Amino acid sequence: MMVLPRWRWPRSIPMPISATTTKTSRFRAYAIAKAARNRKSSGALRAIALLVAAFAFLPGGCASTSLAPSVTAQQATIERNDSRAVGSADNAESVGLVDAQSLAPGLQLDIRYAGSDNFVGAPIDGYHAPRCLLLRPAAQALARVERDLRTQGLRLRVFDCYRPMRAVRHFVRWAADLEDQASKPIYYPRLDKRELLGDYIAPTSGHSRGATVDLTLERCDGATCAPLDMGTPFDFFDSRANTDAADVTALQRGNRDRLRAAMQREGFRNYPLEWWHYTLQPEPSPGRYYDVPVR
Ligand SMILES: C[C@@H](N)C(=O)N[C@H](C)C(=O)O
Ligand SMILES: [Zn+2]
Repeated sequence: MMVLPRWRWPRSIPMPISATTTKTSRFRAYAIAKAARNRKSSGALRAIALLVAAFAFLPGGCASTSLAPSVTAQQATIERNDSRAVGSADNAESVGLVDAQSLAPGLQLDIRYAGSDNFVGAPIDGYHAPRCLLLRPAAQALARVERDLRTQGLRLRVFDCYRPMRAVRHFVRWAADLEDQASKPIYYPRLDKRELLGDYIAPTSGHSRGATVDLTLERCDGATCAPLDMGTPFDFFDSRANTDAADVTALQRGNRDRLRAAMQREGFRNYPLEWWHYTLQPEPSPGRYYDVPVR
């Protein structure tokens, strides 16, 4: 039976002020709580911030039920976004996407959605080759990160780059199929599948704008490379994957910080719920979603 998962407000659509939703409110609350923790704020301010954060992290978030539009609205969102995609182009280069590995030959590619080693358990629509395509400014910035890390004996292992919109639709279909729980033990053991869409899998993903990348660090000794321990694998949908999660070891924290520092130096910003997800700021093409296949 296909059941649509709980609807969440898409990041691409401005949200009415009164409409606090799981995604945005959690994100803001997270930032507020973190800022309060880092700053030497007064006890009262800190208590308020932590209360806001705790409320936002309650299952179901704040006002999502009163907002919850129908399935048709979710479909409309997807279609509206489709109309912003770059028309009939089916050639990535013609829309300005470049092969990041051609600028940074040292990038290690482990493009999970081009094969079956991912949470869906099958190759994802739109991925016909294991390539890392990005808009040129993002690819250039990633190449600078890679050069910088190489001097420290480290390499970047890339899991995903530009993601065609048809791939995102494949994820949404997978998320709606609640009978398929095959990957739960490995990818979301502590979450209900209905919780994934929104926080951990975006129904309208920044990856489709061509300046977002999922990646990790690895240390190489000659030709042998081993990924650094980040506390969770890639695409482990769980609060332990939140970049500043408290329940990781000092070593894992250090590795996450090292990746974040290297990426930030070249203008990439981390998504706090996933230690592996980075977007170049400012985005080269912030309002544009692409749907050309990766070939
Ligand atoms: C699915 C995961 N790799 C990811 O990229 N998640 C973010 C939220 C996204 O889908 O944009
Ligand atoms: Zn990502």
